[in-house]
Amino acid sequence: MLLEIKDIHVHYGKIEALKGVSLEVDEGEIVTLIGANGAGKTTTLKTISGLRPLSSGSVVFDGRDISALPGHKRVLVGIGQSPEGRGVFPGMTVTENLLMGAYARKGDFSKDLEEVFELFPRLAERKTQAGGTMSGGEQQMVAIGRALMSKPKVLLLDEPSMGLAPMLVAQIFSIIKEINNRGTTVLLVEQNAQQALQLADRAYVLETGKVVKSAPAADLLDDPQVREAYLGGSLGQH
Ligand SMILES: Nc1ncnc2c1ncn2[C@@H]1O[C@H](COP(=O)(O)OP(=O)(O)OP(=O)(O)O)[C@@H](O)[C@H]1O
Repeated sequence: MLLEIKDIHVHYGKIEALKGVSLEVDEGEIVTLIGANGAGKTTTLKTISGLRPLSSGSVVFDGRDISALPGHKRVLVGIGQSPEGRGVFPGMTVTENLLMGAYARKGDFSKDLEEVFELFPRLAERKTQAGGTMSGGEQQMVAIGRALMSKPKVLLLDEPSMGLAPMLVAQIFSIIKEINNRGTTVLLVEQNAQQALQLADRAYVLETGKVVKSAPAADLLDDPQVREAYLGGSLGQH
C-alpha cells in the first residue's frame, strides 16, 4: 500500500470537516474521490500533503507514518500536489513556474523539464509566456507539470477539470492517464464524477466528511444511487 489514511478527523475551528475518513491508494492506481461541494474532498488532499493538521487519525505513506511531518518535507518523500485554483505564479514564465516544482530537489532538472514539455506540447510552445496570461486550461497544465517536477510517487490532483471547456477536460484527463501509465500513482478529486469514474481504477464517495461508498470505479458508474446523486441520474451509456 502506497498511501493509507486511517480514521482522520480534521477541524476548521469548531467545524469538523472530516469525521473519520479512511482510504487507501495502492501503487500504480488512479483513485478518485468524488462528492458534493463541501463534502471534504479538498480537505482530505490538504491533510495528505500536510497543509491541514489532523485532530486525530493518521496518514501513512510508503510504510511510514507521516502524520506529523511538515508539508514541505512531504514533497521530499514523494507527495506532489496540484492545488485547487492552480496557484500559478502570474509574473513568472511557464518554465520558471515549472522549476518552482523542483525547488526541494538537487541536481539537473533539464530532463524532467523536457518530459513535462513532452506531456504538454502546449507549454513547450509557451515557455517564456507569463503564467498569468495563460488560459485556464494552460494554467491547469502548468500546475500539473509543476507538481510533476517534484518527481512524486503519488500525484494529488484537486479538480483539474474545473472551469475548462469539455474538449480541454478530455485532454487533461487523457494526460492524467498518460502520467499514470508512466508510473505515477494518482489521487484525483473531482466534481466531474462521470469523467473521473471513467478514468479511475477505484473510487470513494464522500458525503459531509465521511466516506459513504468505496468500490471499483466501473461499479460506481452503474450504481443507481451514485448515478442519481452525481451523474445526473441518467441511465444512458457511459
Ligand atoms: N478555511 C476554512 N475555514 C472554515 N471552514 C472551511 C475551510 N475550508 C473548508 N471548510 C469547510 O470544511 C468542509 C469541507 O470543505 P472542503 O473544501 O474540503 O470540501 P470539498 O469537498 O473540497 O468542496 P468543494 O468541491 O466545494 O471544494 C466544508 O464544510 C467547508 O465549509
